[in-house]
Amino acid sequence: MSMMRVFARNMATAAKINNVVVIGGGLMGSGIAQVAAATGHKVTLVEVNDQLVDKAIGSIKKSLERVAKKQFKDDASKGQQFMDGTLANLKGSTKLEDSVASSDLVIEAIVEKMNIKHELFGKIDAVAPPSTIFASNTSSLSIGEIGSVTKREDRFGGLHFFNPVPMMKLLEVIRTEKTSEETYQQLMEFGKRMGKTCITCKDTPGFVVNRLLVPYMAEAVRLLERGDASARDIDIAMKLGAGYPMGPFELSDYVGLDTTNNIMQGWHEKYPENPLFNPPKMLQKLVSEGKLGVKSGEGFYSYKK
Ligand SMILES: C[C@H](O)CC(=O)SCCNC(=O)CCNC(=O)[C@H](O)C(C)(C)COP(=O)(O)OP(=O)(O)OC[C@H]1O[C@@H](n2cnc3c(N)ncnc32)[C@H](O)[C@@H]1OP(=O)(O)O
Ligand SMILES: NC(=O)c1ccc[n+]([C@@H]2O[C@H](COP(=O)([O-])OP(=O)(O)OC[C@H]3O[C@@H](n4cnc5c(N)ncnc54)[C@H](O)[C@@H]3O)[C@@H](O)[C@H]2O)c1
Repeated sequence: MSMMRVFARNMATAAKINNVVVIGGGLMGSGIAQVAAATGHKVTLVEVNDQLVDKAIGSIKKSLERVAKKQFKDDASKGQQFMDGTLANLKGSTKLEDSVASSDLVIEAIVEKMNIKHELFGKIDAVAPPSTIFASNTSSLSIGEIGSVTKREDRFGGLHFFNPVPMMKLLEVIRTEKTSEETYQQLMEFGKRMGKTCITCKDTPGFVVNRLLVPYMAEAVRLLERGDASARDIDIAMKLGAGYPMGPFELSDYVGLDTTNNIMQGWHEKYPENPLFNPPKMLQKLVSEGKLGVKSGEGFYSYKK
């Protein structure tokens, strides 16, 4: 590569992140797109069909109303300005390749399955500009393994947000052995611009929060399976006895039982010797019955109106 081209590439990657593409508009992708747009980035939210694009934008509007009501409670017109400004920064799309073609940063928030993430990143690596940084919001998979299908492992990292993204202040920034210092700095800078407090973790199962939280959630299911206490009482116990905002069953339903189960299954397959990673049978059964928690209307609890 000529000196000029090296220089041009460095200049390109040193530029501030403005154009952000979020792939997947479910629980997490819609929240990430919302906060990125609210903090001044130009955001494209990519979903698989128009219906899901509309659903994602609809849920962003509802969440924005809640944020505006709180942040601008004494000034409705400022609240409206905030909502209009955020929505003006945001567009939905089903055209993956076109969307990533002018991106500075792509954040993937699709289903927690390695093969599906590989297929996606393989596809977009071929069309995104060389300077574009790729990040995954995976809860539990190895960032290095996800990025291994691309030719930009130095421009690949983890941005692990928490649900609900507009409310949760933490962002875990994951650097693999191949993530460049510059990419890492850009991801940290982007996280700060999103208004998050960033921590750094190595590319290890569950990073910090999920490595502690997911085995705790699974242990709560085992407590229930043994009949030691009811789900309701376990939730009350952890809220009033340990100060958690939600009990483990409320939280599992909130995160999504499919996501929680995928995390446990993946870790169990990779680390079968670790009993902490054994997926509880009750969790698998609920998922096989389509009971995925709040998003499907039923999980450990019923949310049907
Ligand atoms: C598995 C993954 O990889 C990692 C994860 O994400 S693990 C999950 C991490 N998340 C958690 O642990 C969440 C734990 N729960 C909580 O912190 C709180 O219960 C909560 C913030 C979700 C909701 O708070 P809570 O007091 O229980 O309910 P509620 O009164 O409805 O909401 C509190 C405020 O949050 C706001 N809020 C909640 N969800 C919101 C959303 N999606 N968008 C905007 N605002 C929201 C509400 O408007 C409300 O505002 P107010 O204070 O002005 O009334
Ligand atoms: N749920 C949580 O609390 C949470 C928290 C942090 C991280 N995560 C991680 O974030 C990711 C997404 O989780 P979620 O809870 O938002 O899932 P979700 O099921 O709510 O949403 C996933 C969305 O991705 C879309 N999608 C799937 N394949 C796609 C593709 N090829 N192109 C575009 N869109 C596609 C689906 O249509 C769906 O709407 C997962 O990796 C998960 O582990 C989840």
